[in-house]
Amino acid sequence: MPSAEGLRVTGVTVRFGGLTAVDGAGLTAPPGTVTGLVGPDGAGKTTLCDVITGLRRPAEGAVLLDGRDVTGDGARTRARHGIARTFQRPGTPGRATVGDGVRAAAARAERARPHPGRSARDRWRRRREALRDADRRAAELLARVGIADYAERSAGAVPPGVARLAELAGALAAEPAVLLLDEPLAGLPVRRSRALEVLLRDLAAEGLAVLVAENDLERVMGVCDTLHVLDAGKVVAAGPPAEVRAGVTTCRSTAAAPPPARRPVEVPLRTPR
Ligand SMILES: Nc1ncnc2c1ncn2[C@@H]1O[C@H](COP(=O)(O)OP(=O)(O)OP(=O)(O)O)[C@@H](O)[C@H]1O
Repeated sequence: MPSAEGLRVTGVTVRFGGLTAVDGAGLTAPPGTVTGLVGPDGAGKTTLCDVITGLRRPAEGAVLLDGRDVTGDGARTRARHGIARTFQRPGTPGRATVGDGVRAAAARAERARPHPGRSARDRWRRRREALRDADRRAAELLARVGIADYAERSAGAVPPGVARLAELAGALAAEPAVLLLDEPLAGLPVRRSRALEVLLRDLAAEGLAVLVAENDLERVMGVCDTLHVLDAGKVVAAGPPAEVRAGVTTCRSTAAAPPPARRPVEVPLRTPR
Protein backbone atom coordinates (compact mmCIF):
# COMPACT_ATOMS: atom_id res chain seq x y z
CA MET A 1 0.00 0.00 0.00
CA PRO A 2 1.78 3.20 -1.09
CA SER A 3 1.94 6.10 1.33
CA ALA A 4 2.35 9.70 0.20
CA GLU A 5 3.41 11.36 3.43
CA GLY A 6 3.87 8.54 5.94
CA LEU A 7 3.41 9.07 9.64
CA ARG A 8 3.51 12.27 11.69
CA VAL A 9 3.04 12.43 15.43
CA THR A 10 2.72 15.78 17.19
CA GLY A 11 2.71 16.75 20.86
CA VAL A 12 1.58 13.38 22.24
CA THR A 13 1.16 13.17 25.99
CA VAL A 14 0.07 10.07 27.91
CA ARG A 15 -0.41 9.98 31.66
CA PHE A 16 -0.86 6.96 33.89
CA GLY A 17 -2.22 8.48 37.08
CA GLY A 18 0.56 10.77 38.31
CA LEU A 19 3.16 9.43 35.86
CA THR A 20 3.66 11.21 32.53
CA ALA A 21 4.85 8.32 30.36
CA VAL A 22 4.95 10.34 27.12
CA ASP A 23 5.40 14.08 27.38
CA GLY A 24 4.62 16.16 24.28
CA ALA A 25 6.47 13.77 21.96
CA GLY A 26 6.53 14.22 18.21
CA LEU A 27 8.19 12.43 15.32
CA THR A 28 7.92 11.84 11.61
CA ALA A 29 8.39 8.58 9.73
CA PRO A 30 8.38 9.41 6.01
CA PRO A 31 7.77 6.76 3.36
CA GLY A 32 10.91 5.19 1.93
CA THR A 33 12.88 5.53 5.15
CA VAL A 34 13.70 3.64 8.34
CA THR A 35 13.16 5.84 11.38
CA GLY A 36 14.45 4.88 14.81
CA LEU A 37 12.82 5.63 18.14
CA VAL A 38 15.44 4.91 20.79
CA GLY A 39 15.44 5.37 24.52
CA PRO A 40 16.15 3.55 27.77
CA ASP A 41 13.70 1.12 29.38
CA GLY A 42 10.65 3.01 30.57
CA ALA A 43 11.27 5.99 28.25
CA GLY A 44 7.78 5.64 26.76
CA LYS A 45 8.53 3.95 23.40
CA THR A 46 5.89 1.23 23.68
CA THR A 47 3.32 3.70 24.98
CA LEU A 48 3.98 5.98 22.00
CA CYS A 49 3.67 2.98 19.63
CA ASP A 50 0.33 2.16 21.34
CA VAL A 51 -0.84 5.72 20.66
CA ILE A 52 0.25 5.52 17.01
CA THR A 53 -1.56 2.23 16.44
CA GLY A 54 -4.71 3.32 18.28
CA LEU A 55 -4.38 1.03 21.30
CA ARG A 56 -4.08 3.96 23.64
CA ARG A 57 -5.72 7.37 23.44
CA PRO A 58 -3.39 10.26 24.32
CA ALA A 59 -4.37 13.05 26.71
CA GLU A 60 -2.97 15.49 24.15
CA GLY A 61 -1.49 15.40 20.67
CA ALA A 62 -2.27 13.97 17.28
CA VAL A 63 -1.34 11.11 14.95
CA LEU A 64 -1.46 11.83 11.22
CA LEU A 65 -1.29 9.25 8.47
CA ASP A 66 -0.69 10.75 5.03
CA GLY A 67 -1.64 14.10 6.49
CA ARG A 68 -5.00 12.81 7.74
CA ASP A 69 -5.69 13.05 11.48
CA VAL A 70 -6.38 9.48 12.68
CA THR A 71 -6.18 10.24 16.42
CA GLY A 72 -9.89 9.50 16.88
CA ASP A 73 -9.77 6.23 14.89
CA GLY A 74 -9.62 2.85 16.61
CA ALA A 75 -6.84 0.31 16.07
CA ARG A 76 -8.73 -1.70 13.42
CA THR A 77 -9.54 1.38 11.37
CA ARG A 78 -5.90 2.46 11.46
CA ALA A 79 -4.81 -1.04 10.44
CA ARG A 80 -7.21 -0.83 7.48
CA HIS A 81 -5.61 2.47 6.54
CA GLY A 82 -2.18 0.88 6.48
CA ILE A 83 -0.61 0.99 9.96
CA ALA A 84 0.83 -2.38 11.01
CA ARG A 85 2.82 -3.27 14.07
CA THR A 86 4.79 -5.95 15.88
CA PHE A 87 4.99 -6.18 19.66
CA GLN A 88 7.95 -6.36 22.00
CA ARG A 89 6.48 -9.48 23.59
CA PRO A 90 4.34 -11.38 21.09
CA GLY A 91 1.13 -12.84 22.61
CA THR A 92 1.00 -16.48 23.67
CA PRO A 93 -0.35 -18.25 20.59
CA GLY A 94 -1.56 -21.53 22.17
CA ARG A 95 -0.82 -24.67 20.20
CA ALA A 96 -0.86 -23.11 16.73
CA THR A 97 2.25 -23.39 14.60
CA VAL A 98 4.28 -20.41 13.40
CA GLY A 99 2.92 -21.07 9.88
CA ASP A 100 -0.70 -21.15 11.15
CA GLY A 101 -0.32 -17.66 12.59
CA VAL A 102 1.09 -16.19 9.37
CA ARG A 103 -1.50 -18.05 7.23
CA ALA A 104 -4.28 -16.62 9.43
CA ALA A 105 -2.86 -13.11 8.99
CA ALA A 106 -2.58 -13.59 5.22
CA ALA A 107 -6.19 -14.89 5.06
CA ARG A 108 -7.40 -11.91 7.12
CA ALA A 109 -5.61 -9.56 4.73
CA GLU A 110 -7.16 -11.30 1.70
CA ARG A 111 -10.65 -11.14 3.25
CA ALA A 112 -10.24 -7.42 3.95
CA ARG A 113 -9.26 -6.67 0.33
CA PRO A 114 -12.02 -5.74 -2.13
CA HIS A 115 -12.67 -8.51 -4.66
CA PRO A 116 -14.42 -6.82 -7.56
CA GLY A 117 -16.64 -8.89 -9.82
CA ARG A 118 -19.79 -8.41 -11.87
CA SER A 119 -22.10 -10.65 -9.83
CA ALA A 120 -22.21 -11.81 -6.21
CA ARG A 121 -21.20 -15.30 -7.41
CA ASP A 122 -18.27 -13.82 -9.29
CA ARG A 123 -17.12 -11.93 -6.23
CA TRP A 124 -17.50 -15.02 -4.01
CA ARG A 125 -15.39 -17.10 -6.42
CA ARG A 126 -12.64 -14.45 -6.53
CA ARG A 127 -12.64 -14.23 -2.77
CA ARG A 128 -12.32 -18.02 -2.45
CA GLU A 129 -9.37 -18.02 -4.87
CA ALA A 130 -7.79 -15.19 -2.90
CA LEU A 131 -8.07 -17.20 0.32
CA ARG A 132 -6.35 -20.12 -1.38
CA ASP A 133 -3.60 -17.70 -2.36
CA ALA A 134 -3.20 -16.77 1.31
CA ASP A 135 -1.34 -20.07 1.94
CA ARG A 136 1.13 -19.32 -0.82
CA ARG A 137 1.51 -15.74 0.40
CA ALA A 138 2.18 -16.94 3.97
CA ALA A 139 4.92 -19.29 2.72
CA GLU A 140 6.53 -16.41 0.81
CA LEU A 141 6.42 -14.15 3.85
CA LEU A 142 7.91 -16.78 6.16
CA ALA A 143 10.76 -17.17 3.68
CA ARG A 144 11.14 -13.41 3.35
CA VAL A 145 11.66 -12.89 7.09
CA GLY A 146 13.99 -15.91 7.15
CA ILE A 147 11.99 -18.35 9.29
CA ALA A 148 10.59 -20.83 6.74
CA ASP A 149 12.30 -23.59 8.75
CA TYR A 150 10.11 -22.77 11.74
CA ALA A 151 6.77 -22.97 9.87
CA GLU A 152 5.70 -26.25 11.47
CA ARG A 153 7.05 -25.47 14.95
CA SER A 154 4.68 -24.64 17.76
CA ALA A 155 4.54 -20.83 17.96
CA GLY A 156 4.69 -20.93 21.76
CA ALA A 157 7.95 -22.89 21.75
CA VAL A 158 10.14 -20.81 19.41
CA PRO A 159 12.68 -18.24 20.69
CA PRO A 160 11.18 -14.74 21.24
CA GLY A 161 13.24 -13.33 18.33
CA VAL A 162 11.68 -15.87 15.95
CA ALA A 163 8.20 -15.15 17.39
CA ARG A 164 8.74 -11.46 16.60
CA LEU A 165 9.84 -12.33 13.04
CA ALA A 166 6.64 -14.41 12.68
CA GLU A 167 4.69 -11.36 13.80
CA LEU A 168 6.54 -9.30 11.23
CA ALA A 169 5.58 -11.78 8.50
CA GLY A 170 1.93 -11.49 9.65
CA ALA A 171 2.13 -7.69 9.68
CA LEU A 172 3.54 -7.66 6.13
CA ALA A 173 0.61 -9.76 4.92
CA ALA A 174 -1.55 -6.65 5.20
CA GLU A 175 0.81 -4.78 2.83
CA PRO A 176 1.02 -1.82 5.21
CA ALA A 177 2.11 1.71 4.42
CA VAL A 178 3.56 2.27 7.88
CA LEU A 179 5.27 -0.51 9.82
CA LEU A 180 6.11 -0.17 13.52
CA LEU A 181 8.44 -2.68 15.11
CA ASP A 182 8.89 -2.75 18.88
CA GLU A 183 12.42 -3.97 19.69
CA PRO A 184 12.63 -6.32 16.69
CA LEU A 185 16.40 -6.84 16.99
CA ALA A 186 16.51 -7.68 20.71
CA GLY A 187 17.81 -11.18 21.37
CA LEU A 188 18.41 -12.03 17.71
CA PRO A 189 21.66 -13.78 16.83
CA VAL A 190 23.98 -11.65 14.68
CA ARG A 191 23.15 -13.54 11.45
CA ARG A 192 19.41 -12.93 11.90
CA SER A 193 19.81 -9.29 12.94
CA ARG A 194 21.90 -8.57 9.84
CA ALA A 195 19.25 -10.26 7.67
CA LEU A 196 16.50 -8.27 9.38
CA GLU A 197 18.38 -5.01 8.85
CA VAL A 198 18.63 -5.82 5.14
CA LEU A 199 14.90 -6.63 5.07
CA LEU A 200 13.99 -3.33 6.78
CA ARG A 201 16.10 -1.41 4.25
CA ASP A 202 14.41 -3.34 1.41
CA LEU A 203 10.94 -2.56 2.81
CA ALA A 204 11.84 1.13 2.98
CA ALA A 205 13.14 0.95 -0.60
CA GLU A 206 9.72 -0.43 -1.57
CA GLY A 207 8.14 2.75 -0.16
CA LEU A 208 7.15 1.76 3.39
CA ALA A 209 7.58 4.10 6.31
CA VAL A 210 9.38 1.88 8.83
CA LEU A 211 9.55 2.91 12.50
CA VAL A 212 11.80 0.86 14.78
CA ALA A 213 11.61 1.27 18.58
CA GLU A 214 14.78 0.08 20.32
CA ASN A 215 16.46 0.66 23.66
CA ASP A 216 19.98 0.13 22.29
CA LEU A 217 21.14 2.99 20.10
CA GLU A 218 24.06 0.98 18.68
CA ARG A 219 21.70 -1.75 17.47
CA VAL A 220 19.89 0.61 15.10
CA MET A 221 22.75 2.92 14.09
CA GLY A 222 23.36 1.08 10.82
CA VAL A 223 19.77 0.63 9.72
CA CYS A 224 18.06 3.98 10.39
CA ASP A 225 18.01 7.08 8.22
CA THR A 226 16.84 9.21 11.15
CA LEU A 227 16.77 8.67 14.89
CA HIS A 228 14.52 10.17 17.54
CA VAL A 229 15.71 9.80 21.12
CA LEU A 230 13.04 9.50 23.78
CA ASP A 231 14.02 10.08 27.38
CA ALA A 232 11.48 10.19 30.23
CA GLY A 233 8.71 10.60 27.65
CA LYS A 234 10.28 13.56 25.81
CA VAL A 235 12.00 13.58 22.43
CA VAL A 236 15.40 14.97 23.43
CA ALA A 237 17.22 14.59 20.12
CA ALA A 238 16.41 13.85 16.50
CA GLY A 239 18.43 13.69 13.30
CA PRO A 240 20.85 11.53 11.34
CA PRO A 241 22.20 8.64 13.49
CA ALA A 242 25.82 9.85 13.64
CA GLU A 243 24.79 13.34 14.77
CA VAL A 244 22.38 11.98 17.34
CA ARG A 245 24.99 9.58 18.73
CA ALA A 246 27.46 12.42 19.09
CA GLY A 247 25.04 14.33 21.29
CA VAL A 248 23.41 11.57 23.23
CA THR A 249 25.95 10.48 25.86
CA THR A 250 23.81 11.67 28.72
CA CYS A 251 20.84 9.69 27.51
CA ARG A 252 22.95 6.57 27.01
CA SER A 253 24.04 6.75 30.59
CA THR A 254 20.35 6.77 31.52
CA ALA A 255 19.97 3.55 29.51
CA ALA A 256 22.11 1.76 32.06
CA ALA A 257 19.92 2.94 34.91
CA PRO A 258 16.98 0.83 36.10
CA PRO A 259 13.52 1.81 34.81
CA PRO A 260 11.57 4.29 36.93
CA ALA A 261 10.32 2.73 40.15
CA ARG A 262 7.02 4.63 40.09
CA ARG A 263 4.46 2.41 38.42
CA PRO A 264 0.91 3.42 39.25
CA VAL A 265 -2.13 1.27 38.70
CA GLU A 266 -1.92 -0.55 35.34
CA VAL A 267 -4.06 1.15 32.74
CA PRO A 268 -5.25 -1.46 30.20
CA LEU A 269 -4.99 -0.95 26.46
CA ARG A 270 -8.07 0.03 24.48
CA THR A 271 -9.94 -2.81 22.84
CA PRO A 272 -9.26 -2.60 19.07
CA ARG A 273 -12.27 -1.44 17.07
N1 LIG B 1 -0.39 0.21 31.40
C1 LIG B 1 0.38 0.97 32.16
N2 LIG B 1 -0.06 1.42 33.35
C2 LIG B 1 0.73 2.21 34.14
N3 LIG B 1 1.98 2.59 33.80
C3 LIG B 1 2.47 2.17 32.64
C4 LIG B 1 1.69 1.34 31.75
N4 LIG B 1 2.44 1.07 30.65
C5 LIG B 1 3.60 1.70 30.81
N5 LIG B 1 3.63 2.34 32.00
C6 LIG B 1 4.74 3.17 32.51
O1 LIG B 1 4.99 4.17 31.54
C7 LIG B 1 6.39 4.37 31.38
C8 LIG B 1 6.76 4.14 29.93
O2 LIG B 1 6.64 2.73 29.66
P1 LIG B 1 6.89 2.12 28.23
O3 LIG B 1 6.63 0.65 28.32
O4 LIG B 1 6.14 2.89 27.24
O5 LIG B 1 8.44 2.39 28.03
P2 LIG B 1 9.45 1.73 27.00
O6 LIG B 1 10.35 2.82 26.57
O7 LIG B 1 8.69 1.00 25.96
O8 LIG B 1 10.26 0.74 27.91
P3 LIG B 1 10.56 -0.82 27.70
O9 LIG B 1 11.57 -0.89 26.61
O10 LIG B 1 11.06 -1.25 29.03
O11 LIG B 1 9.24 -1.45 27.33
C9 LIG B 1 7.08 3.44 32.36
O12 LIG B 1 7.36 4.14 33.53
C10 LIG B 1 6.04 2.36 32.60
O13 LIG B 1 6.22 1.79 33.89
